[in-house]
Amino acid sequence: MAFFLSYSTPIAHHKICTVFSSKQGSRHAVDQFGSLTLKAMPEEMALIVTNGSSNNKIPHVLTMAGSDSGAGAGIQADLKTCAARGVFCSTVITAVTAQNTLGVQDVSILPEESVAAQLKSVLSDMHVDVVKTGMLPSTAMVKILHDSLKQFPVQALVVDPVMVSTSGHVLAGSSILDTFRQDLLPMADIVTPNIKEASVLLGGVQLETVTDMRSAAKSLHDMGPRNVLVKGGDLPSSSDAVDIFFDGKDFYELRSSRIQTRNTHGTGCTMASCIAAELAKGSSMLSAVKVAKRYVETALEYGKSINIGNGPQGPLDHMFKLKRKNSSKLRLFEPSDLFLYAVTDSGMNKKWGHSITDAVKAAIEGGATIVQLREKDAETGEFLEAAKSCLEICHAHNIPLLINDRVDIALACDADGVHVGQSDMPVNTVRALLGPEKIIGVSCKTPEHALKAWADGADYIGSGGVFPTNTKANNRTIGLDGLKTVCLASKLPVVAIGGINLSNARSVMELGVVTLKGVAVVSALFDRECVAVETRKLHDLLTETVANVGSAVTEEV
Ligand SMILES: Nc1ncnc2c1ncn2[C@@H]1O[C@H](COP(=O)(O)OP(=O)(O)OP(=O)(O)O)[C@@H](O)[C@H]1O
Ligand SMILES: Cc1ncc(CO)c(N)n1
Ligand SMILES: [Mg+2]
Repeated sequence: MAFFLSYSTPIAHHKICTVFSSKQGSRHAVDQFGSLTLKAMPEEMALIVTNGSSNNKIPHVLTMAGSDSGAGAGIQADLKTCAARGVFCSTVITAVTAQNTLGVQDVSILPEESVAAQLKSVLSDMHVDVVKTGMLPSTAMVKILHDSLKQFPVQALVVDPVMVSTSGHVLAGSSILDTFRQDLLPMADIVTPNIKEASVLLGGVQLETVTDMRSAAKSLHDMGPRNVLVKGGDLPSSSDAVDIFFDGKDFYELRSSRIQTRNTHGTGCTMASCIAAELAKGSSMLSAVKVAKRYVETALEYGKSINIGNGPQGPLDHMFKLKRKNSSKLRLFEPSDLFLYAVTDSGMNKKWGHSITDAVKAAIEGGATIVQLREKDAETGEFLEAAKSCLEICHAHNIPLLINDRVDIALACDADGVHVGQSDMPVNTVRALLGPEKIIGVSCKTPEHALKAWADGADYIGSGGVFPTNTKANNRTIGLDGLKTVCLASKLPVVAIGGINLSNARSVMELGVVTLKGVAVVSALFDRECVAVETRKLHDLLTETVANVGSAVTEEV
């Protein structure tokens, strides 16, 4: 959230033309005389006139950086990081580099007019919260940045002083060093050099220990940035990844264990854009830095064994949230999965001395085609452990495992989906949490329920109770007629549920409506001593009935 005000009263020795204030009270003013320094404002001067936020506003980071063809660093890292952090990212490209896992093969610097035009296009039209800079290969580009920010002030400027690639290639020549020191650093709300960059900026001092990093942070702070983060990814002989954050008053040592991987190309750009993204969302500087460190660490961990390219340094993988743990094993939904739908019940398993995993194993052995864990009384921790074990069993047999109600458990164990009732979490919310590929089923008693489930993005509906049942208290029975009405109205495949057993399953499947794909059962399978035998009997009966009814239940919806 940002607040803006145009102002023209002399404050201290400067005539202020633009004032800016963020939610955290970070305030800057740009003086009218073109000094490159952004001055801190007294709190009381940060008058709030316009609230720059609106309901539909998305936090916005503008990155001004070089393109990395290998896509671990540069503009590509910034775009992916912001996307992963839920922040909009616009781009001003300063150079196009040819890079891969072997190193940098070519650098083409873009004409300054093009860079100025890009900045103007974005800043004059879009509301940018935070600007983040990476590769700035010419002094003119620093001047362009300064002038643009003077005209279009933003909440914060994050400067990643990119100078040398890890492979040793110079991305910003030594001629620019003075401009970085004198002009760029004083504009920055935070500057994020790695060890080599900190050393070069300080005229070549050796940085070998955490103590050296602290003094470097202090000396860099003296050059004008409001905060300094000296990154220790490349600190020799450190088993931890240690960064030093200095806000001008206190030092913070941010430590995480070093992840053993070759895929570290882009950690620096990613760190800086994640800081920018968190600032744009409204974080304080220290929290933004901490979140960014955790994000980089997690991305390194998830992407540590990815194999891209043949060179020594592979790219960081930013989108770990999109990664499926077992993408090759992802179980997409088929309507035929509903054929014999086994729903567990902890009370029944207890009564017969079955563990939940044994019960699930037995149901699968007997021919269950999908399993739902319905553990109304289980403690969360216990439920999660059971769900993990059942998922292993189900996946070993290529059978989907759904969780009743508990979206949190489904997310935690990466189950194939969730089944919800009419008074549980709404289907569209469940879909937003689980993503497009998970299976969502919803209990429906009426055609209206069925149509809503379809409109909300469910994959199937369960309809019942068809017959009276003890498993669910106060549950209205809809009968075979009610089931038929729902099936005829439904655009989604239907599984019948409620009091279905060996003696009445035939009458259900004989309804012969194309949308009716199978039966869901609890007691008929689990309130029995030998779950596998009972499941097999029901499976055979269903197979026989369906063969007699004809193609009706095998036709796709
Ligand atoms: N192997 C690792 N394990 C855990 N954290 C790491 C590792 N390597 C780097 N980091 C962390 O990543 C962040 C970026 O730091 P680093 O020193 O790698 O930046 P950089 O050299 O600018 O990156 P780049 O490779 O993009 O140039 C820091 O928080 C650092 O501690
Ligand atoms: C384009 C670009 N920016 C930054 C870095 C630093 O990682 C890089 N290697 N390439
Ligand atoms: Mg590095």
